[in-house]
Amino acid sequence: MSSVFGKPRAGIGLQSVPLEVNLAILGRRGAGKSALTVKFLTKRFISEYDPNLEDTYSSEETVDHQPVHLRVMDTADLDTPRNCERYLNWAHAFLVVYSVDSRQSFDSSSSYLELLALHAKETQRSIPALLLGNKLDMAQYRQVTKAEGVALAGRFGCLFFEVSACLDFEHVQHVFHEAVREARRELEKSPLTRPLFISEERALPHQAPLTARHGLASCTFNTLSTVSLKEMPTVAQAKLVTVKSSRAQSKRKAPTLTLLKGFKIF
Ligand SMILES: Nc1nc2c(ncn2[C@@H]2O[C@H](COP(=O)(O)OP(=O)(O)OP(=O)(O)O)[C@@H](O)[C@H]2O)c(=O)[nH]1
Repeated sequence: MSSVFGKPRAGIGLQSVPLEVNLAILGRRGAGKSALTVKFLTKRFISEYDPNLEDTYSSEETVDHQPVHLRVMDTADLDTPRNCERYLNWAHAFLVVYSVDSRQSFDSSSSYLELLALHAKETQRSIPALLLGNKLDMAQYRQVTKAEGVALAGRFGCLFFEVSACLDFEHVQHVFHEAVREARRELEKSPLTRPLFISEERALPHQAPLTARHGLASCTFNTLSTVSLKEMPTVAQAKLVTVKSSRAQSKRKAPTLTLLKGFKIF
């Protein structure tokens, strides 16, 4: 029986086994990737952060009555895609973020979508991506119209939302859950082609640079493992952070907040 989201799936007890979904958040520096991630995980808006930190958070979610073990990689690519293999081969779905008040960030989001499209072509699998126009609360300073966002998303066949990390949590949660649904749809279609999970024991096979063949000069591919992820470089210092109570609303739940290193949350 094929699954219908929101309804139990017959036979294999998926209700009790959490689905593992990896999401990567991509976009130009300052677009609001960290703010959206932290909003989703804690319901809070952050004002300060370390832009060089690249964190992967994990959170237990329930999407359409199904338990989901969700990992969210908040990437730190500076202005253009870099060392993309770390997320291209890891994520089941992507959130590509731009800021509605920044034309540059919109142009960057287009580069990210192109990169994902190339990767999909290379690997011959469909890669779910959602395009997000963030900072909707700054709409009076818009440099990118909603119609442009819709058109770009349409060009790449992805879902599109305008959001704000400092407005309502439910909308941000809805977007992340939509990404889980997109990932789940793909996983159900082709469970054997799940992306590699990067672990300490297992290095990824070497791949020739995608960019060399497609002219995305700024994106380089490395062979890496979690160890090298930690060592990764220059712009990004990745670490795994587990958010034990992803729905903490009270400042009294300090243990959750202290796990979010690099952020000042209020
Ligand atoms: N008004 C408003 N400001 C936002 C919103 N989202 C993020 N910001 C602010 O925009 C700035 C950049 O946000 P970040 O979340 O750090 O952006 P980022 O994409 O993670 O940037 P890097 O970490 O440098 O890659 C911060 O000062 C945030 O407080 C939003 O929805 N509305």
